[in-house]
Amino acid sequence: MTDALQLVDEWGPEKIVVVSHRRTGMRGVLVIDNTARGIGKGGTRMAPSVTVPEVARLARNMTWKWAAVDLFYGGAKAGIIADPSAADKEAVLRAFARALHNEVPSEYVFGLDMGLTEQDAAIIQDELGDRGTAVGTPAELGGLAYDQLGVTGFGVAEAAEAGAAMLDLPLSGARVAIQGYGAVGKAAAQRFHQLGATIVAVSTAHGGRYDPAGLDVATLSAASAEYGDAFVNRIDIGSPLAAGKELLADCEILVPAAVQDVIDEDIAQAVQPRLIVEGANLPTSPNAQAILAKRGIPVIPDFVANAGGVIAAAFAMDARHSGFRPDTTDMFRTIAEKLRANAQTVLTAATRDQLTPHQAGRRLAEERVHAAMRGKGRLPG
Ligand SMILES: NC(=O)C1=CN([C@@H]2O[C@H](COP(=O)(O)OP(=O)(O)OC[C@H]3O[C@@H](n4cnc5c(N)ncnc54)[C@H](OP(=O)(O)O)[C@@H]3O)[C@@H](O)[C@H]2O)C=CC1
Ligand SMILES: O=C(O)CCC(=O)C(=O)O
Repeated sequence: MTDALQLVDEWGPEKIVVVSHRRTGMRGVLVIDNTARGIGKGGTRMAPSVTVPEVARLARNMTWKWAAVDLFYGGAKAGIIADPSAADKEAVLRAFARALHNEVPSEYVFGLDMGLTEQDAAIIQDELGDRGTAVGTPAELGGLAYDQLGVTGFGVAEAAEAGAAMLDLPLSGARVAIQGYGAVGKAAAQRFHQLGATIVAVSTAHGGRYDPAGLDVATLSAASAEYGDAFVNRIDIGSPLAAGKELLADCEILVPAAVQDVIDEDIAQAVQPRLIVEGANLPTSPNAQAILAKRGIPVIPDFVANAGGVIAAAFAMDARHSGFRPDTTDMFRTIAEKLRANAQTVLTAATRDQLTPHQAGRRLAEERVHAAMRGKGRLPG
């Protein structure tokens, strides 16, 4: 078992709060990584496998994400050990929110990650109050329903198009394989399709579907709405794909959009795309990143490609304070502009300075966080 103190390095975490509640069985953790650029902001994950080190890694990734996209919040993430499909989800969520009432909203604001939906954000807000305690709430509450709007997947496809252009790879006709068909994967598939790409493989934890000639995105999305993530075993388009095989599908663009640590050294040696775009957080290990760089396969890092969620969260935070409905047109335009520019900046710096794209993006983010730490007197001037 990891000693929480061993997680602390020069950047953070600044605070780790472990909470539990006997009657509901709730167990969870909030990790506030680095607040030099602003209060802790990041989504809340619910899964039976959540661990403190996992949430700490995700919180650190949020520090880089906010800095890379140049918005003034700090890295944080929360995690609850629970099955999101269990009947007592609401009671567990309410207990988790209550247990963090000291930290929310002055140090942390709840948001969406795997296992949480807009309805859950509404429940948290009901438990803790309306004044900026959670983002990702439904539109009827004046919120910005960013998973339903598909902001993160939209941004992933926008970043992909900008990165692909640098490889002289037009998105029109490019074959795309996507792991994960939740909020991020589904919206990415829809945006890639709008941009002219062909979706050849999709998957959930239940398995996948593959068709070299292209899967019909409208059929996939309708089936996922009807059957949930087991839809991959209920539709008869394409052929079935064993779990994990979607990463090895013949394609030009590979999008891991599910869980962390799926692209290890073996997968990095075996995959054949021309570009990888990280929709998930932390899908590629550092050794795998190095192998891919050596093989000439650029990777648009998670903290660059999937920053649509944080841009939406920033719009939602503004709206909570002003009382106005968030401007979704402006939000989508901002996501496209920022993520396209950032993808190209990071890939250009990586090529120029012979770094992996993660190293190049980290350098940019670290410089900004360091400057803020110096500005606040946390580091010698
Ligand atoms: N939501 C957001 O705004 C943001 C999310 N992210 C990241 O994107 C990723 C996905 O999040 P999100 O879409 O919100 O989560 P969801 O819970 O909406 O969906 C997760 C999807 O991944 C699938 N999945 C889980 N494990 C595997 C696996 N081993 N192989 C294939 N598919 C799998 C799930 O299938 P099943 O249901 O069958 O388990 C489901 O389809 C996470 O890494 C998250 O941190 C990043 C930025 C913002
Ligand atoms: O900050 C949020 O509320 C959503 C974004 C997020 O959690 C992420 O980018 O991983």
